[in-house]
Formats: sequence, C-alpha cells, structure tokens
Amino acid sequence: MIEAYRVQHSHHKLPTKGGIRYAETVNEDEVKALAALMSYKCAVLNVPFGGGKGGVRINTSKYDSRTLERITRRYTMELIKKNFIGPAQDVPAPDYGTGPREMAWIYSTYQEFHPGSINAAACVTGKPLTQSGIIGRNEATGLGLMYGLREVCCFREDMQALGLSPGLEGKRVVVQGLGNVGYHSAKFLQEQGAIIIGIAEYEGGLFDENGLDVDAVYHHRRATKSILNFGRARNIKNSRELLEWDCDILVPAALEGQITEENAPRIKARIVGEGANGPVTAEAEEILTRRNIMVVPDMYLNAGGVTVSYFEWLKNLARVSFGRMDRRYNEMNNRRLVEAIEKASGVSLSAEMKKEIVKGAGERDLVYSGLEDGMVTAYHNIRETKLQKKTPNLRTAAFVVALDRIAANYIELGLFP
Ligand SMILES: NC(=O)c1ccc[n+]([C@@H]2O[C@H](COP(=O)([O-])OP(=O)(O)OC[C@H]3O[C@@H](n4cnc5c(N)ncnc54)[C@H](O)[C@@H]3O)[C@@H](O)[C@H]2O)c1
Repeated sequence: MIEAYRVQHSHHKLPTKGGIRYAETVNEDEVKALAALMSYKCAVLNVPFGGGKGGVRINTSKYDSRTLERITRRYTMELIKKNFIGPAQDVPAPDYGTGPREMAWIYSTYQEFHPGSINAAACVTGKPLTQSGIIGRNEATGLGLMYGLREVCCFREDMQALGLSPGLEGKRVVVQGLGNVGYHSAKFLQEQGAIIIGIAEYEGGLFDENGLDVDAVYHHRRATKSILNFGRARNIKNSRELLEWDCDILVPAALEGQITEENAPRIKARIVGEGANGPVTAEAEEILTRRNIMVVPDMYLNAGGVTVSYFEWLKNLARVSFGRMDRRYNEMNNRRLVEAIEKASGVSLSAEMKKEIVKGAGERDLVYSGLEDGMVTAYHNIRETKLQKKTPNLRTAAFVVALDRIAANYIELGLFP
C-alpha cells in the first residue's frame, strides 16, 4: 500500500498548479502547506494559476525504474479518476524526487485516457524536450533564484544595511542540496561571479575558501555516489555545520525545516535565499530578522519553476514552438533570412545588423528573458510593499502582495449563484 496525495488550495484561478514530491516524509499536512504556498507563489509572480501540490510517500532509492513507473502511472490513474489532473483543472510538475522522466509517464498515462485530446500535453509541465517540454524548464528554478538574488543585491542602501557591497560579484555562497534547485542555483550564481565556498549534501559537505567548481563537484558526486573527497576541498562530515558557516549568502535548496530556532542564533550568513520550500521555520525567521539577517522568501525566490511551467503550458495549449528549438538550426535559418532580405531589398546589410539577425531569438532567449522580467518585477513589487507598509521582513511583504491579488480575484468574481 502506498500513500499518495493531491491537494488543491485555491480555485481563484484555474487550473491549479504545483509539483509532485516523492519522499518518505510526505504527509497530508505537508502537501496542504505546499499547495497553499503555490497559490501565493503564483500570485506574487502574477502567474494565473491557483495553488496545488502532490506527494507520494516513498523512498525512491528503494525502487527500480520499472517499479517507479508503475507507481507513477497508478498515481496518475487516481488523479484522472478523481478529475484531479487536466489542462484546465490541475497541472502537476516536478518537485523533490521527481523530474522530466516522471512527467513523461504522467503525460503518457493521461494521453491513454484522453485519446483525441489536442492539448493533452498541457496536463503536466516539466516534460522532456522531446515530449512537448520547453527549453529552460529544467534549470528554471535555479536561474530564477539567481535573477532574484541579483536584484536583491543591486540595491546599494539595502546591502549597506547588511554590511555588504552591492552586486553578486565576489559574494561567498554556501548551498545546501545539489539537486535540481541547488545545482542550478550554484551554477548560475557562480557564472555571475559569486564564489561557491561550500556545498552540503546529506552524506556530507565540501568547503573551499577559494571556491568550488560547481559542475566538477556535480559530476564527481554522480561518478563516485558521494560528494566527499573532491580535489583539495575540505570534507565536512556533518553537512549541517555548513549552514552555520561564515558566508555572505546561504542558499538552503534541499528540504524544509533546515533553519530552526535551535541553529538560527548561530547562522552567520547575511542573506538567506530560500531555494527550497519552507527551509526557515517561522520561529527561526523571527530570530534572523532580529539579527538583521535578510531572508529572501521561497514564495518569491524559487518561483522560477512555476513561471517557466506557465510558458510550457501556454506553448502546449497553443501547440506552437517558441522559436527554433535548436540554436544551430535557428542560426542557419536566420542566415537564409539575411540573404533573402538583401536579395529582396537590393541593399547589403551592415556586418553588425547581420550578426543581430543571425543570433535571433530562440526558445531559450524567450524563456530566459520572460523569467528575468517576472523575477525583477516581482522583487520590485515586494520591496516597495515592504517600504510602504513597513513590514518586518520580505516574507510579510510578499504575503501582502499575494493575498491582495488573490482577494481582488475573489471580490471581483463574486459568488455564484
Ligand atoms: N524542482 C523545482 O522546480 C522546484 C521549484 C520550487 C521549489 N522547489 C523546492 O526545492 C527543494 C529541492 O527540490 P529539487 O527539485 O531540487 O529536489 P531534488 O530531489 O532534485 O534535490 C534535492 C537534493 O537535496 C539533497 N538533500 C536531501 N536531504 C538533504 C540534507 N539533509 N542536507 C543536504 N542535502 C540534502 C538530496 O540529496 C538532493 O540532491 C524542495 O523543497 C522543493 O520543494 C523545487
């Protein structure tokens, strides 16, 4: 017998949207809380979905791929029977313990029961690219986190109040969890000049004051099945110690409840960027706020995944491709376009103009720029609200933004009958 859940928190917008988690810790309360968080997250980013969430209480390492497939398809069947999945009802996505593989199984099962449906692909997001997925969904949450922290760090006066210099460049970062969110967050932060001095996984952690090469650590862990013993980096046996390490930014990107009233007094980071959902407990946040440590809340900072899921859903509904899937193909086509323009107009374009056209806009450019725009705008909304309403922290301000928008929906829609 396997316990599984799907929760829909608010129908102010439909479909509801939220990931499916596979973990031994899954329980009804957790799924309910995560579904509520999804409502607020979508509202903060102005993504027109209600909140939903799913969970299957299993330890994935105990099952082979065949059995995981059977579990996923069985779970999807239950969702279909109860009308808890569909492009207009409820659209799942990946979360802890699931990825594109599981999403493909869900899509395939749904399709079996909806023959002839022309938008069946929009029943789930985070699918593989070959199965109507979208470029950029895999890295979306980590990329969005980087855009968010970049925006946070660009306000000179806010950084001064924390005793930090503006910008991501040179910021010393510790990341917990090297999964989808943690790996991509670390990678994109590193690309912006941040120094990843520590990475914590459940089997242990690594520390290197000069910075860890995120890609190399990721491949090392995949090859050796452990993060430990990487180059000259120092092994940290108890990886929880890394949460309390001296750094500028701490990114907990594994599971909830990692920073509690017990360890909050010892946190040395100046900024805590919530990659995971709920990594800082309410009691811990009070302590961090009192200690002038800025917590950038999950409902904003890890909303990149659902934002790009929205683009994938739109793409599936419209049955279009957002530009060329393949950059080389895109460039080849654009070169032809340049030739055609020159031939038709009889004018030869400048080298600069040709370069611009050839580069063009592929699906990746559209997804990345859409995500960037969403993250930047949302941070400005939250920061303005914090200043205007004098909220104690960014989370309260984000709640005000989200609840105002959701309330406006309910009020404007009214009651029926
Ligand atoms: N995937 C998404 O798009 C997405 C979007 C928003 C929020 N989130 C949230 O981000 C968190 C991580 O999700 P994910 O998709 O990256 O999951 P994942 O399964 O890809 O990765 C999680 C990683 O955390 C590690 N981990 C587990 N326990 C740990 C511990 N005690 N200490 C250190 N590392 C530990 C795991 O080994 C794994 O590598 C979850 O809270 C999830 O709800 C995910």
